[in-house]
Parts: sequence; structure tokens; C-alpha cells
Amino acid sequence: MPEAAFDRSNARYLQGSSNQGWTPLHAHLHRTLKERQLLVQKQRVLVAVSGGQDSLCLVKLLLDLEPKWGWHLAIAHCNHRWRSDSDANAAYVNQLACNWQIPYYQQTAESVTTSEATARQWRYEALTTIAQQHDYSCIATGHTASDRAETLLYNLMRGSGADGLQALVWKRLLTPAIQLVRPLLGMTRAATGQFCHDAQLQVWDDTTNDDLTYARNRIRQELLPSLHHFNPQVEFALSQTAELLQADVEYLEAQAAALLQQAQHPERLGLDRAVLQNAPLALQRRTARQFLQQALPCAPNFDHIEKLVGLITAPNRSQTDPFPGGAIAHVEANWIWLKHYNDSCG
Ligand SMILES: Nc1ncnc2c1ncn2[C@@H]1O[C@H](COP(=O)(O)OP(=O)(O)OP(=O)(O)O)[C@@H](O)[C@H]1O
Repeated sequence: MPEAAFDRSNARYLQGSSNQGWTPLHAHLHRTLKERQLLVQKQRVLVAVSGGQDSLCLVKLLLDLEPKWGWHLAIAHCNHRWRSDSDANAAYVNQLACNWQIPYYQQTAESVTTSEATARQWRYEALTTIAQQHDYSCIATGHTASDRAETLLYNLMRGSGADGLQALVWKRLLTPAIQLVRPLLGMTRAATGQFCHDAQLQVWDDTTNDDLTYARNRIRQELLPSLHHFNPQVEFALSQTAELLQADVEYLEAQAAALLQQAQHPERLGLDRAVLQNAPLALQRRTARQFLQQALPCAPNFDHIEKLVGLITAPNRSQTDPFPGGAIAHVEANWIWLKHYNDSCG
């Protein structure tokens, strides 16, 4: 980086508005951000940094691109308090933010959660709260193509349909005013690791990543490496599958919503069988799911949906077993009615 200068903290290269010193990864990210319209010039961006290689790579790349985009970057860290080194981990991320002279915000969990899903939910809520309090319109996370591939494999093995396989989108709204973006979805974990190594960024080693009792870690450490024997680019291939499915799912969901609108009784919980009978099975299933989603107290599973779809062509007076909450669907001539609904999730 011959023309680069150091900023006051001597820790961050200032590159003016030129691209000097950019690696291919910088150029790749710059292009991705523009092409996918993930960020805009001068935006206030809160970067979610765990201290691991992906989020460190993300924040460093964004810092290097900042002069060109004019963003206002800040770091947010969520301390889950679930490891003995959690406080030290948070202090390390705080120190990095100080070195780079950007704002640092932290939320610390009041109680230690054991489930990954609960921890994740708390984390997104904590990040959203920070963004709201400090007026950031965007939260960026360091998810990569490798995370996307792992999520796809994990959901595939749990029997998820296309909806679960679309795994991790590039951007989505967390609130009407705050967008979540994942700028690194086009890069693998190998690339972020190499970048951190080359940039001499010290990565905080999360020891829970080595725990093979977690399915996600097993997929990462055992399954994906074996799949590399079949296709060295398997992460990109799976990630691309997720991308294709995303567009398919979006289209099918919109079609199903339109069909539900036509088939649904205007006042009662009922579906017009004549409208549904001519539709393809894919849409019948999605329409049935959307109908059950609004009628049941819990998310419908595959069996619930299949039972309802079965009634589309079943003889008059056929009925299902009770759904969660106690409701039963039954056929009365052209209509499927859902009755005996109560609020408990059995
Ligand atoms: N403790 C944390 N504090 C701030 N950001 C975090 C923290 N943990 C994870 N993140 C953000 O989330 C990204 C993904 O992390 P990780 O893969 O560990 O989480 P995950 O639980 O699989 O996430 P998701 O549910 O969103 O897939 C990180 O790159 C980082 O941006």
C-alpha cells in the first residue's frame, strides 16, 4: 500500500477516494454492494461483530471502503455471557473499535441462554435496539456463502421444503426503518480467514465452534469437507441453490396468497374446494399452509398441511384429526370448514 497513510490511531489505512491498496476481496465487496444495492452512500451502518473471522473481515473491508462511500460505521457486540471468556471477547471487540476510532455499542444478556435459537433471537433484538437508539438504518452481519451452505444442508436433513432451503437472504427488513444486510454471502469462510491472516487481524477463537455435539459444527467440520471431494466449490454451489430457491419461493408464495384470496370465505374460516381443485399441488399446499398459519395458534407442520390438502378432493363429510389448538377441518359440499378453534397450543 505505497500511498496509504495511517489515521490518528495508527491502526487504519486511509485511502482517500482511490482504490489503492484494495485486494480482490475489497473490489468484490464494492461491486456486490453496488449491484445488490445493499448499502447506499453516506449511510449509517451498524456492523455486528462477534470477534470471529467473518465479522472481523466484514468490518475491516467496510472500513477500507468507507472513504469511497462516506458511510458512518459503528460496531455492535452482543455479550451472551455463555463462555468463561465472553467478557474478554467483548473487551477485545471494544478495543478494536477504539483502535479504529469508531463508535462501539454493547448489549449484555441478563440471563445466560442455553438454546442457540433463543440466543439468536435475543441477539437480533439487541442489535435492533442499538440501531434504533443510535439512529442506524442498517445492520450488517458477516454471514458467508459457507454459512448459507451449512444452513441449507442442516435444513435439508431436517426435511425442510424449498422454504427452509432458501437459507439466509442478502437483505431483509428487521423493522420498517432498519434493514439487515449480509454483504459477505458471496464469499467463503476460507476467503475471510485468508483475509484476516493477510491483514494481521487477530481473530477471537470461539471455543464452542469446536464442540461437535452441535449439529452446525459437525456440518462445518465433517460434512462440508467431505463434500469438497465431490465438488471443491460446493459452498458456492449450495449457496447458489439457496439463491435460486429464494426467487422460486417468493414467486410461489405470491401466487398462493392470490389463490387463498380467491378461495377463502369472506367471513368464516373456510376454503372453496372448487377454486382449489384446479390449482397445481404446489399451490394447493402453500395455500393450505398460509390458511392454517392464520388460523392455528402454532406453525402448521407437513402432516397438518397434507391433511388439509387431502380434503380438497375428499368425499363429502370427510374430516381431519384435531389440529393444534383443537380445530378440526371438515368437508361440507364445496367448502372445507375449520371449527372448534381455541387458543391453546396442544
Ligand atoms: N455475539 C455477537 N455479537 C455481534 N454480532 C454477532 C455475534 N454473534 C454473531 N454475530 C453476527 O452474526 C453473524 C453470524 O454469526 P453466527 O454464524 O455465529 O451466528 P448464527 O447464530 O448462525 O446467526 P444466524 O442465526 O443469523 O444465522 C456474525 O458474522 C456476526 O456478524
